[in-house]
Amino acid sequence: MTSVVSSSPRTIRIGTRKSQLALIQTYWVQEQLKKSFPDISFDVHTMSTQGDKILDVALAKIGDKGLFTKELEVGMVNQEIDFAVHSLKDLPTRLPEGLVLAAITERENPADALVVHEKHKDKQIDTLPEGAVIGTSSLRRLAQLRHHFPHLTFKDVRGNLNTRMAKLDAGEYDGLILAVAGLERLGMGDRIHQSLPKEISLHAVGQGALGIECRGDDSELLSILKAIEHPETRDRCLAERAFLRELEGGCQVPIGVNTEINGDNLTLTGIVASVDGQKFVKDTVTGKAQNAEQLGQELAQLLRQQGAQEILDQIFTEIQRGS
Ligand SMILES: NCc1[nH]cc(CCC(=O)O)c1CC(=O)O
Repeated sequence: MTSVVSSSPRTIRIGTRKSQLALIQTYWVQEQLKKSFPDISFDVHTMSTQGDKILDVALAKIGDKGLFTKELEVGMVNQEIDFAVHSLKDLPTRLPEGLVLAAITERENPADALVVHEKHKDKQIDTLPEGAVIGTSSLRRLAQLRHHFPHLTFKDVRGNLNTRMAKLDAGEYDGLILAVAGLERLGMGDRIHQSLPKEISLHAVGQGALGIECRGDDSELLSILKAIEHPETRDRCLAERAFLRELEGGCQVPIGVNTEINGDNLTLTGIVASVDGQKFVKDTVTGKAQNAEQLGQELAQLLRQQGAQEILDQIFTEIQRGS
């Protein structure tokens, strides 16, 4: 196991955001690495990212490209840290020159969850009353839920998970849509009222998985990090990321996915929706998991032929106009 380590083992510096979720994820990665490489020291260094500082602006307006990752990436390029642990869905599909996605760890349930105010404890997403206020800041969740449930009202919500829960419990919202994975990792799995089926909400690219980024020339570290990679999650997420990379036009857009592995085969479903939920293109491709990225590109082209580009161009124009 330790054959990749040079004779005088180095201390490896792990960079992370300071949020509670980021720390839980990073300590988990540190634990896994310690088990595989007991002779190496792994130190955790926390950094504050732009996304941690601007908590009051709607993410959809500012776009979230690299908002949670940039400072960590600068730290790696400047040799202040050796690798960074990210929620994979927050990691842009194009990495800065010199940095690579070294490993993807085993995914938690990637679905979106409905969390409700106590007064709706007997309801599900499809039985909430007309006008019920649902909190979400994600265009992807917004577009899909508006499409299926036009009678619900949607309101932006920011802040960390505790802040959001407090707003819900205080009655500011009737329900919130949050990632199952985040709730579970934070020990709030008991608040998951309903895990939304893929027929209602396709999840974000990379949701529920951790992405580990490091310098591309650090071959020793690259082989160390491979020890905690989960091949099936990696194939699924590489397909999802290739799909998004092929479609995205430089802003946060309503794009959702679902992936499944059956033996050697990978099935990828993707959706591109307009923010009002009116326009909707969705399709599925299947092929060999080893060609994951090619499958992602293929699906993007299929959806383009069905009008995805027009939907995305319209959203991009609207965001630029500031509407
Ligand atoms: N940008 C928010 C974000 N980034 C990662 C997670 C947790 C889930 C995950 O790891 O995908 C969340 C919270 C959410 O979407 O509810």
